[in-house]
Amino acid sequence: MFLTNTTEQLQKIAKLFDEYGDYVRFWLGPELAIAVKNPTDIRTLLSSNKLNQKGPLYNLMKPFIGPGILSGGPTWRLHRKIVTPSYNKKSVQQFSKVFNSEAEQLVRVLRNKRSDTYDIYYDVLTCTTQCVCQTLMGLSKEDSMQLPNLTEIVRKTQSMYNLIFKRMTLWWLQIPFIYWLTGHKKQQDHFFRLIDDFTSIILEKRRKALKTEVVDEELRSVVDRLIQSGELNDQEIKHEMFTLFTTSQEAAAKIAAGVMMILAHLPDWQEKVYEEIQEVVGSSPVTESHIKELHYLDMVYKETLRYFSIAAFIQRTVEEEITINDSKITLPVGTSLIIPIHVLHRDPKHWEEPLKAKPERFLPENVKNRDPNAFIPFSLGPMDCLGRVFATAMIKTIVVHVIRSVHLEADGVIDDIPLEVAISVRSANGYQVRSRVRKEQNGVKANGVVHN
Ligand code: HEM
Repeated sequence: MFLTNTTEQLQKIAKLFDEYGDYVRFWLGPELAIAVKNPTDIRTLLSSNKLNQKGPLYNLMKPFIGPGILSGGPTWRLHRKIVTPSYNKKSVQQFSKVFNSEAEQLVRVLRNKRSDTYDIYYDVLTCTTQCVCQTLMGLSKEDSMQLPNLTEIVRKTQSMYNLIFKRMTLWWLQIPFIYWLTGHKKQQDHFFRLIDDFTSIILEKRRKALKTEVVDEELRSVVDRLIQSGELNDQEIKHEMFTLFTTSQEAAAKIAAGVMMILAHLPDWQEKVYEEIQEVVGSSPVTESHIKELHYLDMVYKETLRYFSIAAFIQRTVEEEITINDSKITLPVGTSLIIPIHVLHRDPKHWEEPLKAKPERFLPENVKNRDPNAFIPFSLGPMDCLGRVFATAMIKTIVVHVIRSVHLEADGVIDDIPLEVAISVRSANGYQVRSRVRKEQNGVKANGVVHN
């Protein structure tokens, strides 16, 4: 099933569900796997404490990020507990200053673009990377600008994900000799060195700083929390540091760029979002209370999360027998459970014209008529996304700054955009837009729209 290119994989998985319904059983190598697409059962399964173990596919990430917060294992619960305070509402509010200032920097870059179409992803990625370095990693702006390897790590993350995903889906690459023979091992070792240099420098900087600095509780970075907990050795800290770095800047950049691409394709929605920003935020820095009032932006954000489901599918191992589907299906201990978030988010049972981007799906009257468990972009339960509040505040702050300063355009219609899956999902052809600086003078904006 998985032996195909990264774009076709999502279509193949979706086809399986078309043929077999909400429950699909199959063999994944030597393991019996069951994939479940029924929203009520998904909630039951992901909220259960009988499945607090990631599935075997995550083992292939462990050489890069060790056992821990993302890949699971015995240290998952403790490590997650240590870093969690950095992701709560209070801490994220404190980080807002950095989000605003880095978003302004992004706007300066976009204002200098020529009129040609370009992929906005890399500019957004630079912005989210700086935000993460100056918050979760605990670095100053100066230090994060000077980090050696930062650009290389950030640029090469996608190739690293491709490498891990290839190994997850091509069984012969799991044989060490073939992995070595094909040159993939050499590539992996190169990534290891990059990650190790990068994380060692941050660890050293923070360890030194903590000898003299007193940091406010809410501003403490995840790196500081990991060091000061005294529970992890250096290798474990470096693994978790890279996990938290790579899960955050990259996923958030894909979604922020996705929001901008959808707005570029839907001028009416861009106008609504722009008007709302003018009314609620004006030219001030973006705060949490502004974000709560930006309802149109929230609808576009949610539609982007549905359209580009970052985690196409997630996997768990059943630790204690559990029954679903009105007790008609029993999942025995050791079963590998797959939740196909991408397929769920495009199931015509819940989403009309699922291949189209339509933010109106999230109007209150439409949400009311839909099963709430049919939309789970951040997963659910004890192993859900730790960065939900952080990601939402950072992405919306960035989008507000961009949309109030530049008008975005794109060619064609958003209808079945090809996607690529390699750990996380992205638009296969990038996030292509054109931008024009907005100038509001006497009710006439630079985009030519006249307001009375
Ligand atoms: C909008 C962007 C994002 C989306 C859609 C997203 C989605 C998800 C999903 C679906 C999972 C579950 C993965 C699994 O079970 O295998 C997850 C896990 C995780 N996410 Fe996010 N994420 C986003 C951004 C972030 C950010 C910005 C951070 C950090 C600031 C973050 C940190 C994490 C961590 C640490 C986990 C592992 C949690 C655990 O297993 O205990 N994510 N994310």
